[in-house]
Amino acid sequence: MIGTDIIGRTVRVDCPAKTNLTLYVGAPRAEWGGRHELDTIYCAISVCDTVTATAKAPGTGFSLSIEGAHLGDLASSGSDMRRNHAVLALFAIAKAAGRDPDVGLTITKRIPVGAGLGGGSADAAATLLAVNRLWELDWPLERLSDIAATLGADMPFCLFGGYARGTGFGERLEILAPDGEQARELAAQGFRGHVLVGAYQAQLSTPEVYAAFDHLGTDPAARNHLQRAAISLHPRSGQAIDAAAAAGASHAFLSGSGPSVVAFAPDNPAVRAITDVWKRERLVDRIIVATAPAAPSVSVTQ
Ligand SMILES: C[C@](O)(CO)[C@H](O)COP(=O)(O)OP(=O)(O)OC[C@H]1O[C@@H](n2ccc(N)nc2=O)[C@H](O)[C@@H]1O
Ligand SMILES: Nc1ncnc2c1ncn2[C@@H]1O[C@H](COP(=O)(O)OP(=O)(O)OP(=O)(O)O)[C@@H](O)[C@H]1O
Repeated sequence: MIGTDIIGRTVRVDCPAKTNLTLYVGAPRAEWGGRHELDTIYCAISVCDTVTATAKAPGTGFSLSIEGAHLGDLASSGSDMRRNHAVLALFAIAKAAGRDPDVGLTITKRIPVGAGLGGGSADAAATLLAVNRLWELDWPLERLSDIAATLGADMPFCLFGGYARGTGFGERLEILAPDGEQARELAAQGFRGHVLVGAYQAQLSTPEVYAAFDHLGTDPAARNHLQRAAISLHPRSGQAIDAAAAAGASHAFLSGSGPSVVAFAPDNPAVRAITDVWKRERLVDRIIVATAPAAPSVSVTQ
C-alpha cells in the first residue's frame, strides 16, 4: 500500500485490453528465446485497467497496490509484486532515465487476468505512459515502445491502442491510421463497434498454449492459429465461439492465447442474442460489454 512518503502529483492512465483480429503463428526462433514468428492484427477493446503513478520521496522506492473484483492468480499470496508487469515497466523506464523508481503505483484491474486479453501488458504500457508524464520525460511513443519490447511481445501495441499490424515476435508495429484504408476495411468487415467478451474464472498460460500449438498445429482456416490449441486446453471457449456465431456475431473467436472469447456484434439484437445464449447455456462465466477500437488515455489528477 502507498504510505505517507507520497509527494507531488498523480498521473492516471486508462489502458485498454487487446485482442488479435488475425493471429498467424510461424516457427519458433532461437534468437527470440524460442518465441514464434507472428503476423497479427491487434485491436484494442474498451475494457480498461487504470494505473495511477504518484511521486514518492527520494530513496523510498516503489509501492504497488492492486484492486479489483477478479484478480485471478494476482490475488494469491505467492504473487510476487516485483514480478508484476507494471513494476517491471517502472524499473525499465527508471533505468533508461537514470532515476530511482520512487513511484507509488496503483492498479485497478478490470481486464481479466491470464485471459488472452493482454492485461499485464496493458498495465506495463500504462505505467510507461504514466511515468513518462510524471517525470516530464516527454519521450515519444516510439522510444517507450523500444523499452516495452524488452518486456513482452504485446506491450508495444498497448501503448498505442487502435489497430496495428504486429510482426517479428509481435513487437514490430505498423500502426493503422484511424481514417486510413486498412482501418476502414476492418470496420467494413465488422471489426468495430459492439464487442462482447466472454470471460472465465480459469486462466491459460501463454507458454503452455504455444507449446500445445507446437504439438497440435493449427486449423489453417482459423483467423487465430492458437485457437485449436487453446480450445484443446479449455473446450468451453470453443462452444462459446460456435454459439456466438450462430446467434448473429459478425466475428467470434478466441482472444490471443485465450481462454476469453471475443464476439463482434453488428447491432443491439445480436448483442442480446449472444448474451442470452452464453448465459442460458452457461458457456462463459462472465460477460463484459465493450466497444472497439479503443485507445489509452493519460490525465494528471492532482
Ligand atoms: C498470444 C499473444 O498475446 C498474441 O498477441 C502474444 O503472442 C503473447 O504476448 P505476451 O504475453 O506479451 O508474450 P511474452 O510475454 O513476450 O512471452 C510469453 C511467452 O509466450 C510465448 N510466445 C510469445 C510470443 C511469441 N511471439 N511467441 C511465443 O512463443 C513464449 O513461450 C513466451 O515465453
Ligand atoms: N499487472 C498484471 N496484470 C495481469 N497479470 C499480471 C500482471 N503482472 C504479472 N501478471 C502475471 O502474468 C500472467 C499473464 O497475465 P495476463 O493477464 O497478462 O495474461 P494474458 O492476457 O493471457 O497475456 P497475453 O495475452 O499477453 O499472453 C498471469 O499469470 C499474471 O499473474
